This record gives sequence, C-alpha cells and structure tokens, in this order.
Amino acid sequence: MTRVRHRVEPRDLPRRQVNKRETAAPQWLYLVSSSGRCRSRAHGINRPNGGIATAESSSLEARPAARPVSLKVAMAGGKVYSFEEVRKHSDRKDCWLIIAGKVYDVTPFMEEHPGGDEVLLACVGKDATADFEDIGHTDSAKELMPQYCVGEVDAATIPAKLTHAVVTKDAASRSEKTTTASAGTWATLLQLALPVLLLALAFALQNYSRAKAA
Ligand code: HEM
Repeated sequence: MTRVRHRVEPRDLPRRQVNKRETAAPQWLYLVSSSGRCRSRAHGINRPNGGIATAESSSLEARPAARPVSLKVAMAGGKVYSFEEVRKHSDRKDCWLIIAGKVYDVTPFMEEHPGGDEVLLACVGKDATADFEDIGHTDSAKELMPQYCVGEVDAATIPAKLTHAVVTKDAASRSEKTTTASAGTWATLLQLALPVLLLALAFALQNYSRAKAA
C-alpha cells in the first residue's frame, strides 16, 4: 500500500481546507493554529515520525481513541476514584492525571500534547495542579480538559505526606475561609476587650493614688 506523506508546516495551518472528514483530525492542529503557541513542539519533537503527518494519521479511522474518550467521559458521570486507583494509571498507554481535584485520562492526548508526553508522565502519581498552572496553559488548553475528565479524586484517600501538594481547589478555598474567619474573630474580640481593659487600668490607678493620698 502506498502511504501518502506530507509535512504540515505551521504557516499552512490557517489556510488548510477543513472538510467534514478533517474536523475529526487531531485537535493539536487546531489548537496550535488558534493559540499560535508551541508550534515547534507540536510539529515534530514529540511525534515518533518526526512530525510528519500521514494521510492515515489524520483520518478518524486511524485514531479510534479520539471518540471513545468523549463517550467514556459522558458515561463517567462524576465518578470518584481513590488516589491509589488513579496512581495505577501511570503508563504511556494508560495515563491519568489529577488536576484541581479532577481526574483526567490523558492517554489519547499523550502524543498530541504540545508540551510532550514526558511532562505528562512526570505528573502521574501526584497532584499535577501546580505543574499545570505554572506552565500558564491558555484557555484553549483548558477548554480541552473536560473531554479527558473521567471523574474526581477522593481527597480522603490522598496519602498524608502528599496532602500539602494534593489539595483540591475547594479544600484550598475552604481552608482559606477558615483562616480568615478565625483571624476576624480575634480582631473583633480585641476591639471589644481593649476599652474594658483601659477602663480597668484607669480605675486601678485612681484607687492606687487615693490610697496613697490617705
Ligand atoms: C488535561 C491536561 C492537559 C491539557 C489538556 C494540556 C494542553 C496543552 C496545550 C493545548 C498546550 C499548548 C499551549 C496552550 O494552549 O496552553 C500545552 C502546552 C504545554 N503543556 Fe499541557 N496540557 C495538560 C496538562 C499538562 C501538564 C500536567 C503539564 C505538566 C507540566 C503540561 C505541560 C505543558 C508544557 C510544558 C507545555 C508547553 C508550553 C510551551 O512550550 O509554551 N501540560 N498543553
């Protein structure tokens, strides 16, 4: 069988003719063209064939994993996984990540991830929230996330030694609120107690000087 090969140059992307069949092509093509970032990476470094897109690799049939994901997510219905369960998926062919308390099955995205698959693999078995945020992912990247979301991580199952890093956004905001609330309570108490303390001091001084004079 003759394989048609063509190199996809970044400058070609916006001009590419997108027919119905091509709308199912890898999302990294569209992401890259819309965000304008990470072009070099998306176009070679992480692709085993050196960035050469084949006619087959662009077709829906050649990428069966692309559709089952959304189906899987649709059926996931907010499933809650234990940390241990999530940690089991730590392979290039089966890779789950925890970002902001949610669990993402990024297996079908490994090769397409503009940042490369190695960075994703480096984030398994821990909370990848900080790593994800530090990169400064664009809104386009964040819009991609829901389709890879398979559920949430049960915060109670996270090992204690990891809890400083594995904090969900909810938990973080809850603890922030608690700290703010207790600081506010102390300030109010101090405001109320201060005049009483001053009065007591003045009274004591007055008594002391009267006693001295007598
Ligand atoms: C579901 C999870 C993720 C999705 C959907 C995603 C998606 C993307 C996308 C679309 C880009 C292109 C730039 C942009 O639009 O922001 C990108 C770049 C990148 N991502 Fe991710 N990403 C994910 C998780 C992660 C994680 C956990 C890391 C860990 C460090 C990471 C590291 C990077 C790096 C290093 C780049 C390249 C940045 C650059 O060269 O400017 N990504 N990602």
